[in-house]
Amino acid sequence: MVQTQKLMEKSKAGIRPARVISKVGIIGAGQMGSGIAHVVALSGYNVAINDLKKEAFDKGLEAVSKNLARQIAKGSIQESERDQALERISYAPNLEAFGDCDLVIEAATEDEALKHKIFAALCPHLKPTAMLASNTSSISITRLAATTDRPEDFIGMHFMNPVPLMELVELIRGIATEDETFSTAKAFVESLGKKTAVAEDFPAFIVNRILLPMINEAVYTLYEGVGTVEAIDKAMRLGAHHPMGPLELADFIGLDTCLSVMQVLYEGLSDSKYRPCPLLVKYVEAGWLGRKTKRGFYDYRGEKPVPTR
Ligand SMILES: CC(=O)CC(=O)SCCNC(=O)CCNC(=O)[C@H](O)C(C)(C)COP(=O)(O)OP(=O)(O)OC[C@H]1O[C@@H](n2cnc3c(N)ncnc32)[C@H](O)[C@@H]1OP(=O)(O)O
Ligand SMILES: NC(=O)C1=CN([C@@H]2O[C@H](COP(=O)(O)OP(=O)(O)OC[C@H]3O[C@@H](n4cnc5c(N)ncnc54)[C@H](OP(=O)(O)O)[C@@H]3O)[C@@H](O)[C@H]2O)C=CC1
Repeated sequence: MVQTQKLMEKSKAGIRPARVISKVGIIGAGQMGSGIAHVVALSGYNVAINDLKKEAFDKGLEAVSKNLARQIAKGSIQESERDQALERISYAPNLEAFGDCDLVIEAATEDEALKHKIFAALCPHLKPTAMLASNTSSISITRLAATTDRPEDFIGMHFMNPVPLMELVELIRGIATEDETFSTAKAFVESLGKKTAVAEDFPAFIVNRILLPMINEAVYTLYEGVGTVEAIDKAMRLGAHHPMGPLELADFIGLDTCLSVMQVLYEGLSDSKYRPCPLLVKYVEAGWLGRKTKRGFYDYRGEKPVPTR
């Protein structure tokens, strides 16, 4: 806390040190954490990833390796770039390992209490100049920042799935986020070859304020018997030119994440139009979370995905 005190004095005196990002920490090695590690390592940064279990890190690294191979096959990167990127990714066995990080990006499960716990445990190990970011899909950046010892250095850095392919990163300032934090975050994201859109800190920001109610409506369409899983996805793929049908996309995102975002919208905006569809709740309660558990609206355990109802 003393170190942070010094930083606060510097900041008050208006001599906020400009920050250089060279070592990045990521918390959560799931589909987003590993996807973020992929693009950050490929862009030349050293990356340390922490997860609850080393197996999760190993699984994430395997996914990164597979997706780098896809990019080699497409000719978008060289083998040497793949090798260098993989060398830059290391496992952080605990949060102490983030002591030399210039930026730590939290990409753990979409659960506010969990994220608060993570930041409370993380901050004492960080250097005074370290920045914090959350990849949250929907949760208040202001509230997450307030649980840390550095709300001025905290920002929402919302990558899109799959991270190596999606160009956009939403940047969301909490009420306390300082200009220098925002400009450093924007420069960092652009150094990854991404484009930014700035959202105000309101529930689910821009992308998920629009996308998740559409996905929830697709689940209602299924729940009320308006169409089958296949008809709903086919209708939106061929009728609205979506690259994936909404139910296939929900399985891709993760039904737990979809439900969490709808709950944030419902509670945050107090409007019944955001109530999560009971069928979505049921799938999550069954542990059918989509691709990551091999079963959601589709069953992924066979050759081809098969609708589960
Ligand atoms: C929930 C939140 O908080 C916010 C969000 O992220 S919302 C979700 C936003 N994401 C979307 O809407 C995704 C919509 N879907 C898509 O864009 C596409 O279906 C997709 C890019 C995911 C897959 O594309 P596709 O053509 O259907 O499948 P596929 O052929 O497997 O992949 C297309 C190309 O991308 C590559 N690719 C796919 N996934 C990849 C990955 N994760 N990493 C690297 N390359 C990948 C493939 O190698 C393939 O390359 P070629 O065609 O050149 O060989
Ligand atoms: N899925 C998507 O399309 C998108 C998701 N996001 C956001 O990104 C974040 C991560 O989502 P996603 O990658 O899909 O989720 P996943 O479930 O794929 O990955 C979350 C990872 O975090 C791990 N984890 C849980 N608690 C801790 C902890 N205390 N310390 C370290 N790791 C922990 C989980 O481990 P375990 O499984 O063992 O609990 C899991 O490996 C969420 O906030 C989500 O809203 C943002 C954009 C898109």
